[in-house]
Amino acid sequence: MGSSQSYLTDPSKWATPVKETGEGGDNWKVYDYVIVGGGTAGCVLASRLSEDAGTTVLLIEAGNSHEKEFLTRIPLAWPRLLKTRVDWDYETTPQKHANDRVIPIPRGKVVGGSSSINALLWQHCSPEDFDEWVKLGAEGWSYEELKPFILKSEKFTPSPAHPDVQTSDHGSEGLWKIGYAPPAPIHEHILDACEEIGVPRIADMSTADGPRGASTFMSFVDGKGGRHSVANAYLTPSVLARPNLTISVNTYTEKIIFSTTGEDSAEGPRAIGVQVSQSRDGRKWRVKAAKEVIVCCGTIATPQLLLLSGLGPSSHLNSLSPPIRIIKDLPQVGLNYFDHISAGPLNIRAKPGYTFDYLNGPLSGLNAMVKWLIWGTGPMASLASPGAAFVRSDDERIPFDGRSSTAVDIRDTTSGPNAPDLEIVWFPVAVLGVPTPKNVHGVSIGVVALKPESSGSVRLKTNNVYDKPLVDPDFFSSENDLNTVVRGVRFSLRLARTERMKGIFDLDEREEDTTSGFWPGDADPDMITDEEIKMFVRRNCAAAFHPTSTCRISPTSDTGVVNPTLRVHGVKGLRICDASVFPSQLSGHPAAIVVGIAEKAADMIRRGVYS
Ligand SMILES: Cc1cc2nc3c(=O)[nH]c(=O)nc-3n(C[C@H](O)[C@H](O)[C@H](O)COP(=O)(O)OP(=O)(O)OC[C@H]3O[C@@H](n4cnc5c(N)ncnc54)[C@H](O)[C@@H]3O)c2cc1C
Repeated sequence: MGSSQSYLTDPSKWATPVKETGEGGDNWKVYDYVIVGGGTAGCVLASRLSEDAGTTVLLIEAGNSHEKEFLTRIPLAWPRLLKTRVDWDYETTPQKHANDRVIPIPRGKVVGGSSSINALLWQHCSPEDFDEWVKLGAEGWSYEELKPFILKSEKFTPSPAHPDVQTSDHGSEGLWKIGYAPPAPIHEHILDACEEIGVPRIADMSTADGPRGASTFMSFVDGKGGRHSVANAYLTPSVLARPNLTISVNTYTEKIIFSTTGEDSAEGPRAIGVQVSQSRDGRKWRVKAAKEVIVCCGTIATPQLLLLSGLGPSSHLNSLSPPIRIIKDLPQVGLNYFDHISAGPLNIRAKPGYTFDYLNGPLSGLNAMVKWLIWGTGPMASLASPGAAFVRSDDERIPFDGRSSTAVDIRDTTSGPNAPDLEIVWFPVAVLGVPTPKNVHGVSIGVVALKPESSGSVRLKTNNVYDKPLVDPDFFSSENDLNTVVRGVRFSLRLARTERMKGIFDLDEREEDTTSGFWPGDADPDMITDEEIKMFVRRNCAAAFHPTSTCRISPTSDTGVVNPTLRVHGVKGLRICDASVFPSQLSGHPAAIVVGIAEKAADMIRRGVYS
């Protein structure tokens, strides 16, 4: 643990107040690099750039220090962090293709960002995803080129329970502790059931062979059974003690400041600093960046900050009241919002003894908590989703269809022939809403479309950073995405009826109530129709919390926002580094990749790579 003194809350210690009369005076406090957003990518950059004692770095985070947020430490407790003060708690606009529902989008608002509140699932995704990035113009971002930086971040601890994992596929000298957490008893049975219906077990989903198959997730749980967020990993006490690193918390960056008033100047705009505040009407402060401003606010808040600063489509900036002064017309800012779409919790009844539902009982929950506090073991140190199957919806060896399905052709949206477009992920609890019913046991299966065609946007609602932006993923605007999910749901129903799960799952063959929390989990995959599955999906679909690409890497400003060195097109002194720069969506969980990108960015910046 570092010292809370390392996280400054009082801007007078690190910034310059804006004068009542205007724009802040000339003597702003100056740092070589001003990093905005102390999240997953921001923590890596702050740590790596400040390794050079001659370089000064300021990291500005809107949320609190992770050290003050105890619940973030408990791996199994992450769902309890949602809608609390460590969550930005965004939501979508009403989704036309999902019964006009408004769907929650959590994002971490705390040092470590979303890595401090996420589900702790760790993987490299599919190597072909990165080859797709190169095809889209992201030169230098192939798997071969990014992998050394992912490995650089890893401090992998092998597990005797997973003897087939090759240590040569992982890094051992990095800062981020990666390993295995103990799974719920039902997990191994489900892996066997996957094999029974044509999905082979694989030892490790993070190798050059890609993730296709069924496997156990690796995770970032430390030796004490606690979350090892990127903040824990990269902002160690010795890093926090560096005199050249300043970290401020509970401070919103309101806008980026430029040296020029508009794009008409010959030089073009240059980012020279940022303006911050701690409340909507509170005092404003400024800091100067001698070298660069690096924005790491994530897929939603990064385009929000760019738009607030006058970087974005001129039509949108002009439509606000009052209009925002245009610094640079960048038509792609906030577009290409891609998130993985989940069918919503598909609950399957189970017999007692296999799942974690028993923790809902007050005494068992307390016992588990005490065990975790004393020894760092027990269910609280487990993942809420111990494993998944990554599959292709066109894999003929897998029984996706049933007698009742309408055989629709699904377009191949994958990044390559060995990459998946569906994730079937299991949670060893029935997800039935609050309050959780007593004495109910089950598994909740998430069916996730990994390469959706549906994409949307982030737009400003007002020109104030304290107002959440409008986020419209436009889920299921492509019917292809819905058809892909239908296949995954039917696969899950077949999984429930495998020989392996007999006596473990407890299906109610007579269940016909389509409003029951266990519908369509009990349904027969050969009887339920595509339309019935679609009805379920529209009613229950959820974001899988992996939005990307709103400031994507692309060779020109007509197709993206940053160039392959992560510099904003046509603007000097400004880089972006977070999930918003992904050229396209990944077919897997993105946190490890965000860290790899930040490691590579730090390397480029330290080597002075500009074009
Ligand atoms: C609930 C949840 C579960 C997830 N589960 C997994 C998982 O199991 N595995 C996986 O790989 N991925 C998972 N993800 C996704 C993954 O965590 C994110 O994609 C990744 O962490 C994003 O990193 P980032 O650096 O882009 O943004 P973030 O880590 O979100 O960082 C952005 C930071 O910027 C700060 N910020 C924003 N606006 C401002 C401002 N104006 N001024 C100052 N600071 C600001 C934020 O507070 C935040 O700290 C999950 C995400 C969530 C939310």
